Parts: sequence; C-alpha cells; structure tokens
Amino acid sequence: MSLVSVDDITLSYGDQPVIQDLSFEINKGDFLVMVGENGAGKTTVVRSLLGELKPREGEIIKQRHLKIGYVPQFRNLPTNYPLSIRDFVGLNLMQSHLPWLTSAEHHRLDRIIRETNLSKIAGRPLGLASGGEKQRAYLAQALVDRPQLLILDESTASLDNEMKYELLDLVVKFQQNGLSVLFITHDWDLAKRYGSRYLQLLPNGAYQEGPINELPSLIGPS
Ligand SMILES: Nc1ncnc2c1ncn2[C@@H]1O[C@H](COP(=O)(O)OP(=O)(O)OP(=O)(O)O)[C@@H](O)[C@H]1O
Repeated sequence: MSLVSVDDITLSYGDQPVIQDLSFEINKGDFLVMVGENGAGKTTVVRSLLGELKPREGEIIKQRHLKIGYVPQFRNLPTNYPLSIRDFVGLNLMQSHLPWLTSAEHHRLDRIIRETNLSKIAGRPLGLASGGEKQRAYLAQALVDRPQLLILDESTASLDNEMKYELLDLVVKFQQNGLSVLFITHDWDLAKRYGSRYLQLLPNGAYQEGPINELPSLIGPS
C-alpha cells in the first residue's frame, strides 16, 4: 500500500487554483523528486501533504499513523543562535508530556547524531556551524522522530556540489533502510542522480510524472 495517495486534488489560495487535478502516490522506499519552475506550486503541494492546506477538491489519503519529517526551504539562523547541535536536534523529541528526554530518547538522539556524522561537533552552537553541517543538523532533527516519509524542500540549494552529494548520499542510506523521500529541487542533475521517480509541475497547472529516466531534459536556465 502507498504511504500517501494524492487523488485528483485542486489547491488554491482564495479563488485562484494553483494546482488542478493532481494525482500521484508515494510508496515505501521511493525517492520521488518534485521539480517545477518558480511559482509552479511545489511548496503548495508540500503544505497540503503536511495538512496545512486542505484540497478544495479531491483528497489526500495517508497511511494510518504516518509520520512525516520535514526539512523546510529557508531557515535564517543568526550566528548567535544559542542551542547546541545536539539540543537543536533533540527539540523534535520534546513532544511528550515530560519536560525532559527519557533515556530511550537520549539513546535515539545519540544514534541519529552518529548516523548523520555530527558526533564530533554535536556540542557546538548550531549558529556557528557551516552550511553543510547545518543541513545535516536539520536532517537529523527531521529524522530523530523516525518518520516514514522525509520531505526535503530545496535543502541543497545553498550548498556546493560536494556538500550536496554528501547530504543526499546520507539520505540514500536512510532510504535504503525503508525511508521514503520527497525531494523538491531545481537541480536536474541531482534529480537524475538520486531520484527513482519524478513529478514535474508545469506552469499552467498541468503536471507529468514517471520513472526518473523519463524526466524531460531541462530547457533554459535551471
Ligand atoms: N499564502 C499564499 N497566499 C496566496 N498565494 C500564495 C501563497 N503561497 C503561495 N502563493 C502563490 O501560489 C503560487 C505557487 O507558489 P509556491 O510557493 O507553491 O511555488 P513553488 O513552486 O514552491 O515556487 P518556488 O520554486 O519559487 O519556491 C505562486 O503564484 C504564489 O505566489
């Protein structure tokens, strides 16, 4: 069964539809890449998957108890942001009724810090981390709660190539252990390198999807 089944949805702000009659599925272990020009509606689709925007028509059916980890597009952290990387990652575990982490949660936190290669710098203030380290911390925060689906919204946009590959290679390791990934990007090379399937939103509200080897070549600037 699919984790998420998007069935013929229309999404709009006010009267003007941004997305019309969109259908797609996200299955276990997918690395679905969503591409489309600025303003095509990618973030709008993400908002609907997160339950922040209700479809005006159609429906989104999610697997029961589906947990979604989300790494948003922008986060402007000042250099004096005080939390350590470890504490920042742990914020996503602070949802229980206890105001502290249980020993099982500490264990989980240690593990994700290790798995995202942050052990050596976990005690450093996040505000002082490099761009690549910050992105790994955002990833760790999204994954510490053990989601089945990870949404990465342009997470590689500010990174150089080496860092992009490092981050996405890490994501692939989690994907190989059953995580499903929805990766929003403007980068065709990354889409082709990492994606298993694509969903392309077109300017007129239309869309196309398919296996990644059928992603049409990019025409014009990326
Ligand atoms: N809160 C809002 N209220 C009204 N219109 C909005 C709102 N958010 C987005 N829009 C409009 O919806 C359209 C789609 O925006 P969206 O941010 O989903 O596109 P996108 O594909 O994510 O773009 P980008 O690649 O630039 O991030 C745009 O025309 C945008 O101006």
